[in-house]
Amino acid sequence: MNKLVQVAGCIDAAEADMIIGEGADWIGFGLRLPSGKDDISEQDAAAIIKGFEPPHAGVLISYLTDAQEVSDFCTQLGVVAVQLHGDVATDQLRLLKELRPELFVLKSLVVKADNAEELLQLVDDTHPFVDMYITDTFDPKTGAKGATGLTHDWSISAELVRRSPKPLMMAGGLNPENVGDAIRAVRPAAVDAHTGLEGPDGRKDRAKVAKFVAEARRAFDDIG
Ligand SMILES: O=C(O)c1ccccc1NCC(=O)[C@H](O)[C@H](O)COP(=O)(O)O
Repeated sequence: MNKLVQVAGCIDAAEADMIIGEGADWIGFGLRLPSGKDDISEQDAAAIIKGFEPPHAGVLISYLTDAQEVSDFCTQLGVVAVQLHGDVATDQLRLLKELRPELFVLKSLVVKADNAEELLQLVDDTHPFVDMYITDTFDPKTGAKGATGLTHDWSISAELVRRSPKPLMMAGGLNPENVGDAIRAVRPAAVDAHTGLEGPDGRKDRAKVAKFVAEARRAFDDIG
């Protein structure tokens, strides 16, 4: 799983078609979010996900922390990959792998001002049960752990890439203008963006998605 480009926060089928048409690989659907304000219904997300064919896939972005609940929700949606954004205990990650060995599990590493050591330890503890990590940026003003549109210290992401035995997807404030520099600096296996690809109406902007994908592909080619 390398040189993967993910776009998160899909709102509807037309947006999914546009994102795939512009060359992204995976699309993330944030569901049962802590805000209680999902952008799409579970039924509509499941219908879109059903239509994806490899190499394209729908990814459940979830703050659930119970392995059985995560597994049941993945079955309901028909996803092959889940991005766990909450504080999931290591024993629940282990249990999820036992319950669903075929499910591709991404675990978030939410970068704060002072938690690099904690994240490195999390990688050491959880990597046998995780298929890929995803960095993200904490917003101290709101307490949000995702979709903040904020970048973080890329030297921490780079350290996580070096330490992790599993591949890492880089996210947190990425956009068409900075994704190339981010890939060259951090050398991740994959990238993801959400708010940096939106237009003023809160929907994904075709030109931004196209440029994000093109810049990411160019930078992945550069780093080999
Ligand atoms: O975390 C959320 O609230 C969220 C909601 C809807 C879609 C995705 C969400 N977060 C996880 C992601 O994969 C985001 O793409 C990631 O946080 C990066 O977001 P951004 O900094 O806005 O590019």
